[in-house]
Amino acid sequence: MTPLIELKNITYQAQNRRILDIPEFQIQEGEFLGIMGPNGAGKSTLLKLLAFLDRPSCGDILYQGAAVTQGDVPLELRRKFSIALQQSLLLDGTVFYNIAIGLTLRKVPKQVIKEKVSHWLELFGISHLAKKNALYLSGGEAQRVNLARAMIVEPEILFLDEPFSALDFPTKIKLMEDFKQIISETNTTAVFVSHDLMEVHYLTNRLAIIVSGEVQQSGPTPRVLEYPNSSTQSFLNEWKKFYPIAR
Ligand SMILES: Nc1ncnc2c1ncn2[C@@H]1O[C@H](COP(=O)(O)OP(=O)(O)OP(=O)(O)O)[C@@H](O)[C@H]1O
Repeated sequence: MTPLIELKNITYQAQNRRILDIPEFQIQEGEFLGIMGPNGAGKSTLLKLLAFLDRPSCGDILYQGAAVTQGDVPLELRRKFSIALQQSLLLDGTVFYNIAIGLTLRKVPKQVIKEKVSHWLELFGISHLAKKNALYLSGGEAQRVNLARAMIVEPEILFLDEPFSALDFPTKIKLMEDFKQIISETNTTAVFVSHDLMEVHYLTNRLAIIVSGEVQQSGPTPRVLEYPNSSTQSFLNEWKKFYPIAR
């Protein structure tokens, strides 16, 4: 099957330093891909390249088998993707307004927007917040709005960079449960950068471990966690001291 996104012989350099060196990497339709690695390993940079938010120094990025390397990335391509970050970056306006924004920009008719926003408010359990100003939400509520805003445009790929990391444990667990169900029911392809093995173990079905700008191991999440290789074991074994599910 042709991958949705494929990287070929990618390097990314900044300030005369090689930050990423990735001969080959793919995102397949329907997968929930986790990306883990130590601080500064290059995870967020990789996510930005995969989402066409930044361009590599060398190499090709293919979308559905066709290279997208030259010039500006077309708006139609950008609009196939959504991204949710650790900070929800909500705008000064109601929750309804914030969730609707992607559809408003796409000039979707008002009645359709109303119906879709109601649907996503309900799925994320935040219908009661619709009229509240988004700047006055709790961290958990704000992240629900952030994810609903990302999902309402039905992205071909949802990119997530640490969306749960600032939440307290019970808030995180409840949101991850709801989120996992939504992703599964909508069959959304997702790429998830996280520092937290528990989150990655719970949510993802494939895992890539990146160390010093190189993908050192990738494969089905349980397998990578159970059988780290010589390049990933020091990183994963530290985690496994505190998270015994992944022995
Ligand atoms: N545009 C840039 N200019 C200079 N250095 C950069 C640039 N982009 C990334 N870097 C550096 O590249 C390295 C990888 O950064 P990146 O944010 O991708 O790592 P990360 O794995 O996401 O880190 P963390 O887990 O700490 O968030 C870091 O040392 C960062 O300082």
